[in-house]
Amino acid sequence: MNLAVIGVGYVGLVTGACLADVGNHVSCMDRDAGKIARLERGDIPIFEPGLDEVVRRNATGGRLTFTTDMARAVCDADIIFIAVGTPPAEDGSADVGRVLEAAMEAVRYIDRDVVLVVKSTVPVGTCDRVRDAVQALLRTMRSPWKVTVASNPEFLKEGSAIDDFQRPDRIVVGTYDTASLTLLRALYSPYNRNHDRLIAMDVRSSEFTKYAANAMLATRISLMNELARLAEKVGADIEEVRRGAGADPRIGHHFLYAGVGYGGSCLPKDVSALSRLAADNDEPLDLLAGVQRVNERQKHLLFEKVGKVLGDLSGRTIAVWGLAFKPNTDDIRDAPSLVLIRELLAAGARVRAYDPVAAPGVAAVIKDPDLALVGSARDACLGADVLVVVTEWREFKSPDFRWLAKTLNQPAIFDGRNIYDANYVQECGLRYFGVGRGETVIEAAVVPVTA
Ligand SMILES: NC(=O)c1ccc[n+]([C@@H]2O[C@H](COP(=O)([O-])OP(=O)(O)OC[C@H]3O[C@@H](n4cnc5c(N)ncnc54)[C@H](O)[C@@H]3O)[C@@H](O)[C@H]2O)c1
Ligand SMILES: O=c1ccn([C@@H]2O[C@H](COP(=O)(O)OP(=O)(O)O[C@H]3O[C@H](CO)[C@@H](O)[C@H](O)[C@H]3O)[C@@H](O)[C@H]2O)c(=O)[nH]1
Repeated sequence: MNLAVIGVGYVGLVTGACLADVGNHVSCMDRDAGKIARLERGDIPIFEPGLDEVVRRNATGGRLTFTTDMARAVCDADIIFIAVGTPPAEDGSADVGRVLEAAMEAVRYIDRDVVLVVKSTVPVGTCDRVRDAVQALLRTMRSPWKVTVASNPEFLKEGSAIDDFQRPDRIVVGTYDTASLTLLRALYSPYNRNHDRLIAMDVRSSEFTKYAANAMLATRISLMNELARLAEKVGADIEEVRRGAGADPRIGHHFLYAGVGYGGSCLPKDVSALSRLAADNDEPLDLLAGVQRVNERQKHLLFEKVGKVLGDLSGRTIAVWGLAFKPNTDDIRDAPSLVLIRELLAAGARVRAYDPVAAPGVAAVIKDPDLALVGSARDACLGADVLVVVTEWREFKSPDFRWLAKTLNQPAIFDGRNIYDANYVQECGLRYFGVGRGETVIEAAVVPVTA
């Protein structure tokens, strides 16, 4: 099929590249000329494992092209995907201005009947708005063409986006008519061969499904983070609790990790947009208000813990491992690391931070002579008092603890992701502070039992 994708961010570029990879001809359009110029040179503007290979393969083959010219992008297209951003507005709602803008601009240049697919995450009712605006435009233009709007929210995760797209748990499609459902079913058939993963529904339910899924994920994390705080107070270890509770298949082990709060471009903004939608409909979601409060508080946890141990932070040097909001991405949108670093700097500390890919993003938003973004995990620890682990990149999982114990001035690790074996870390000569696993619990665990 001939496809156009409007917006080549994390979702648009992955969608375009993967759909080209199964044989479609895809024209990707973005209004950011710099991004398009880089893509035309074969330079991928974001870090997403495996993406460069899929983009290059298909760009070289001529099935994947990039342009800033909407007319070029949509000519010949049977399906147009809208994958532009829907950032939070001041009142917490999702700003769908770009979606409407992109849809209207695309429709001006169509040269056949098309299905216009909204892939961006949008509040319930947005596709109706797009449909009405587009129909009005077509009438004004006296266009001979028919445009059918459909909803097809995306569920990929950054860091595993290619795999998520190519092996989806589900493909949610909301349509107003059966013809566009048939077309989308055909488009997604390469991913749907043995198990029918396509879940067809009405448009409003499809829009809602995306928010419901992210709200449930966020709730799970906030509940674990709240339980972690209590565990620490009452002398339990949240890691043991997680293993025990997660063994119940109704609960499951996935997405049950206490940490430093959820970040990224989706969970925070989508929970806030859903809360806004609920308030606007006189159906406030009390539970989600708590989920958001717990998450905001959790982002300060590491700073509080470091302060409790070191006291006055002025003149101290803190090593920070991990800046991206999660491993395997360069995305720092709403990253807990930014909250920690800003608090440390405001308290007069110096920060030496390392991340395998996300440092340039942080350099662009925090410009402070007391923040050094260094080239390796070890380098971050040189001259530092303590080490704080914010993002669980693979390369941080098995450090040389004895070297750390010799190098850090006040040998202590603050493990914001509970990735280390607390007993072993302590045996190597470091104090250990995790999330929901107080130091006292760990010490108690190594006291030999006397008969
Ligand atoms: N990032 C994710 O993991 C993820 C996953 C699922 C869903 N989503 C949703 O998908 C949407 C896109 O997210 P993203 O992270 O890819 O965003 P992004 O910010 O990475 O990319 C959006 C792109 O759209 C372009 N753009 C904006 N307005 C435009 C216009 N009028 N015409 C052409 N281009 C325009 C921007 O220049 C940018 O390159 C959002 O609604 C988001 O909530 C994101
Ligand atoms: O047990 C867990 C799992 C995740 N996180 C944190 O939660 C945030 C979000 O992680 P994740 O969901 O893996 O990443 P995203 O790429 O933001 O993906 C979410 O948001 C996307 C955009 O809507 C959806 O498509 C995905 O399905 C949904 O998982 C990160 O800060 C993680 O560190 C935890 O603290 N504990």
